[in-house]
Amino acid sequence: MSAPIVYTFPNTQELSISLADLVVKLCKESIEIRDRFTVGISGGSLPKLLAADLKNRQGIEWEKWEVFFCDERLVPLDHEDSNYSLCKKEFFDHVSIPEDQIYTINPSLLQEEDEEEIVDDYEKKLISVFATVNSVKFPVFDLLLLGVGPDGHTCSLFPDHPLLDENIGWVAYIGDSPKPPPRRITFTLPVVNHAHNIAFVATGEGKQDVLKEIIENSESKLPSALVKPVTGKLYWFLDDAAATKLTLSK
Ligand SMILES: O=C1O[C@H](COP(=O)(O)O)[C@@H](O)[C@H](O)[C@H]1O
Repeated sequence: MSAPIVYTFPNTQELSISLADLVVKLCKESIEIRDRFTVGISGGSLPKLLAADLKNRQGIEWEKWEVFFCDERLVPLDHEDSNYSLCKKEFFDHVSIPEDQIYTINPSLLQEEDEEEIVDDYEKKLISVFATVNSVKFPVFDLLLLGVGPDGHTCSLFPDHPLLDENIGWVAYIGDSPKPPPRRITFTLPVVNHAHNIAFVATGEGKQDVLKEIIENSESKLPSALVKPVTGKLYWFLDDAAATKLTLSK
């Protein structure tokens, strides 16, 4: 893995502008090479920071985007805890990505309470997009946009959880998420680590300590520290409040 590229910004506005610059650049490059842009988006604070500037950019070929969710909570798509619902409000409602290229969990399966079916269904959606161009061991996203919880979790991969050892499946169910709601699905670590580009976005002083551990302790076993792209690039977008304790920022 090449060394992570860490960017820090005095405020979230400047962070969002620079993040949009990166997304636009990767989007153009991916479309030139593969005629599409495959993106995985997280929930939490990320959608707002992502969309703040990006949604106003001109000339983006939104019709070439294929969007998945790095993790999703098993709640209806219009529920306030749904990552899709949040992304729709902050981002999708303001741009013109075709609806059928935004891949959500299948809400009709929520009633069955059959988590394996929900996982299978989401994996099939990934296969439908990735199996045609990649060797299908793992999907290779052009860009994954990840958040970091104050406990070091990313996607719905939590510290010390057995799901961190999953090395075959693409999508996994977690029924005991320590952060509510407890029932979720998540990309597995190998899916994350096979991406061409991964951008972590973290802001606010509540993340200072965990970021120091993740970025500066190479032995850390926190989920976000286990994100080490096999051949891709890893970016960190931090505001000064989150980056204060990093040696890098001094
Ligand atoms: O539960 C979740 O939390 C993480 C981190 O959220 P943040 O609000 O601290 O940025 C998020 O990346 C993930 O998608 C979400 O389901």
